[in-house]
Amino acid sequence: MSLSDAIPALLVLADGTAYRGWSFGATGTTIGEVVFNTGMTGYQEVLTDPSYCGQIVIFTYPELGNTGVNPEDEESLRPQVRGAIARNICHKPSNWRSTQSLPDYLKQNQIPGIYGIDTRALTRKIRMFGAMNGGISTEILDEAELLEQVQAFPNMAGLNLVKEVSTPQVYEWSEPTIPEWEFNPETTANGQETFTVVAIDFGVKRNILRRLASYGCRVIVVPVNTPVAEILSYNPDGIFLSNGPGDPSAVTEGIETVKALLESQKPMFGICMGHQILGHALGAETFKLKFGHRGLNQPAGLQRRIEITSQNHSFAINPDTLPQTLVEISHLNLNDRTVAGVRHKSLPIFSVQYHPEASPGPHDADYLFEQFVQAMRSLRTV
Ligand SMILES: N[C@@H](CCC(=O)O)C(=O)O
Repeated sequence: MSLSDAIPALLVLADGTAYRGWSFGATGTTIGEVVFNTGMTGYQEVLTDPSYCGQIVIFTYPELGNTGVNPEDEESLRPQVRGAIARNICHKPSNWRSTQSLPDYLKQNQIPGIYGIDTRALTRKIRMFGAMNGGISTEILDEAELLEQVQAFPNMAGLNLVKEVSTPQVYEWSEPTIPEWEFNPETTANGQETFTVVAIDFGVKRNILRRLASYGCRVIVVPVNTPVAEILSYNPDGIFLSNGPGDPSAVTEGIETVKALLESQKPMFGICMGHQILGHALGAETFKLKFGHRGLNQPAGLQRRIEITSQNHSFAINPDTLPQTLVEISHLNLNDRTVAGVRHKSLPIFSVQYHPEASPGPHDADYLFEQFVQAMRSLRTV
């Protein structure tokens, strides 16, 4: 594509800052919360992660699209972001798995993007002033006009976006990580045991379901509004609380369900939104971070054990509100010492703010799936 074919696009932030660049993907206008992701790989997984629903993602890695897209790397049915912002775009991908270029893929899925942006300056701005709403447009090129639309848009705090991404119907997942990609074959392939896990779908990533299946789980994925009695009617060995978009405190139906499920004393494992919902169900509160954590090298741990983790979140549990008689903090984010994991003191219930399934990211925290299965196994044999 030559520069003369490039379609001009405008990016305006809610504080009035404007950046001009060129369009990639779909044309039109899109508005969402502008956040940045510092990962150097995995743009397709980020774009299709339901936790990004409602957000426009700045990719700090300077060129996007080099390896194209492929059907296996989809983390859900479609791209979930509202838009994408890049320094530069690759129109001719080169990778043996690629089936389509990134710009064509986003165009086909009606997701607008803007490139030619100084993403370093933009990211510094968000770091300094916090995540804020923004709009990308190829049809409104007047800054004041686009700003008016951006400022009229609701803020992420208080938004329940789970309804937009949770499965409408119950389904079962039993597909593990394929053997060529399995990085922990000794532990995952140990025997014929099967555990039934009900996963409450706040916007689950497929790789979480794959990792659970790799460790021998038959996963029944249920919509967020599934009644407790129905969840228990599957006679699960354990309950899984998934990741998901938006403000956890607004997902009141999920919080009430988890509160009631705690009484069953079954093993429970939560990831990201699932961790925050578990926190609320235990009586804690969450708050919105200034610009969140999004990237593949966030250190988490306590004392001597440190994991390098994949993260993507805006909200975090307020440690002062955690009921200390019931739970303890198992992990801290070592960049800012926010809560990165909690563990129940007497029940097999735990959760992490980060993404042990990676996809994209390092596998340091995969052991948490094993711990969940171990908790289910030990209850089975007593
Ligand atoms: N939406 C929540 C959780 C994200 C996730 O589950 O990945 C947040 O931004 O904090």
